[in-house]
Amino acid sequence: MPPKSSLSMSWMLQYLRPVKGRMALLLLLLLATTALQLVNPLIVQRFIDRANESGALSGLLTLAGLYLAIAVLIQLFTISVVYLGNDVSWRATNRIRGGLLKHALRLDMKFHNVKTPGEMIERIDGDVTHMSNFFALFIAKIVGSFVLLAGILVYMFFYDWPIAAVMTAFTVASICVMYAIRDMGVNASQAERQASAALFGLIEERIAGIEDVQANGGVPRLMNRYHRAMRKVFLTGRRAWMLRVMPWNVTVVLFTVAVTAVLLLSVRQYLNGHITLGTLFLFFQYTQMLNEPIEQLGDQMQEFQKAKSGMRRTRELLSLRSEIKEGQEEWLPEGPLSVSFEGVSFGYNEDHRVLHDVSFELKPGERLGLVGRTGSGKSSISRLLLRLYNSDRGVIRIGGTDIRNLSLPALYRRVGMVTQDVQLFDGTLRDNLTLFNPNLTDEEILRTTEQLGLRSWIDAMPAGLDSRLSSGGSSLSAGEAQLFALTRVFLTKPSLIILDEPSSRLDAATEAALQTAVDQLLAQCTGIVIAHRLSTLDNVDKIMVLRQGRIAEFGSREALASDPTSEYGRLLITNREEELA
Ligand SMILES: Nc1ncnc2c1ncn2[C@@H]1O[C@H](COP(=O)(O)OP(=O)(O)OP(=O)(O)O)[C@@H](O)[C@H]1O
Repeated sequence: MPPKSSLSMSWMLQYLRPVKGRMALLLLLLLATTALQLVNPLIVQRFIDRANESGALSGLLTLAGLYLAIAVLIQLFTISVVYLGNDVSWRATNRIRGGLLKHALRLDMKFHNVKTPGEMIERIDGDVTHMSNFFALFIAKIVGSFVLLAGILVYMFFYDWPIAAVMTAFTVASICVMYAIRDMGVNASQAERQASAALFGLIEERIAGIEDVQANGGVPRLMNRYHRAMRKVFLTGRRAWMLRVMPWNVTVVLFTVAVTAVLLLSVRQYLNGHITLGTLFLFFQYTQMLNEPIEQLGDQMQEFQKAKSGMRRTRELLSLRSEIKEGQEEWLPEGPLSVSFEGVSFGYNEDHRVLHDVSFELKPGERLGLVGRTGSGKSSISRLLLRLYNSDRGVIRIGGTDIRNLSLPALYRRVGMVTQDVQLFDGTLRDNLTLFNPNLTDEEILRTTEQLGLRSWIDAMPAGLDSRLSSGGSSLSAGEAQLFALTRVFLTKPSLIILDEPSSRLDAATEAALQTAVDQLLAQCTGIVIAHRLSTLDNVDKIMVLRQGRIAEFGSREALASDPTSEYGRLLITNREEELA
């Protein structure tokens, strides 16, 4: 948790600084509205007194007209305040949302592995939305309320100090109570946000796995978990709300006492002939008006508690640092890149190592086939190469440079990967193939797909490159998605490519087409192919067999294939590919 002082207004002000012009205008409008609010009861006071003295009708009509004009002006100003307040809040909170998303996208996989996307949405959007009212009007309303309170009290002291003293006592007591219990609901609100994030995480996770949930008859169990999470949101929400409204409840009680006292005093003054009927109305009206800024302060206090819980969670997220420290090196040699692992060990958590002292070398342009049983650590090697995780020990070099010294954009410009799970985004086929890169022309895309022998697949799509794909990949079969991913990575012209089970979901005929594409891709760069089917590895130069995170065998494919005592050779001869499955 960030230190308490860092939750101060200065953190909030950094987001308001870019909109300070609008904030100033907002404040000005609020002050003008406040001043006008003070004027109208004075007009009514004159109106009542003149009517009481049987004054001229024209004078009364002028006062009524003035009252009406001011009332309309107050409404117009109020609309402008609401508009401007929301505008300021939208701009400031969007800045926070953008900052949070950018930060979250840079956090390492160890962080993301334990957070569901639903939970992240709640943190990036939900928590910030909680702050938006606070951002919109907090400063403006607090200032406006204090000005209105001061205006009423100062005016009253000129008129009648005993009544003014009662009003002041009520105001000071209300503000003190609110200040004393201002943080009462913060922790409870934070618990509410947490429960809500967990609920969203649950919904997202289940919807993402809808096929499995339905196929396994898991809907009732899911609903059961959903209701439990929902109940937690309700209980934490109710508690947070009750604690947040406490300051408001206290002021309501104080207000009732104050109104009674002011009315009693005013009526006595009127009956003694010290004040007119209009002034009696004015006192009553100002007492009523006192309640408004105090209620405003109470409301803002509630917003403050909600916002503070959101701020804490937001600051907490922003204070997390990615384990992946970026290097400065931008340069890598032209053409295919060499790869070397020197004594690399790695575990996703401290007590379970999944790679032990892995060392091997690939020259530029060499192709490595990586085989091993499920869970032997093949994908972990590719994740380390792409710096999705840091190795615990050892050095990984690409093109002779330690990847920890490379900037991440420099690494991703030259290294491509096709995984078993292909991510599609909501957009056209073109957007998805180029990953929204407008510099790639249609000719280039079509030439590439032609070259890969995948053009017929694109032509078969209803609107060619303009065909719309939906995110989640439901608009493509698993095999199509793999062909698609291969084209996507081909377009980036990588110098090192990692193919993680590129043909695991293809039928034999499509696999043959894909093999040609893979061979073409590998002819241009260094490649690492992770495969369960040995036939996928017919054209690689080297083979590495992994067993429980250690290299069991590494050597030239031809040499290993012709050696019946080698593990790879034995697998080929007995054709026991299922051993790898
Ligand atoms: N995100 C993760 N968090 C914790 N452990 C993980 C994570 N991903 C993988 N593991 C564990 O690391 C080990 C190696 O996994 P890895 O994915 O590298 O294996 P693999 O050889 O690629 O398997 P497969 O052939 O099934 O793809 C396994 O024991 C696995 O349970």
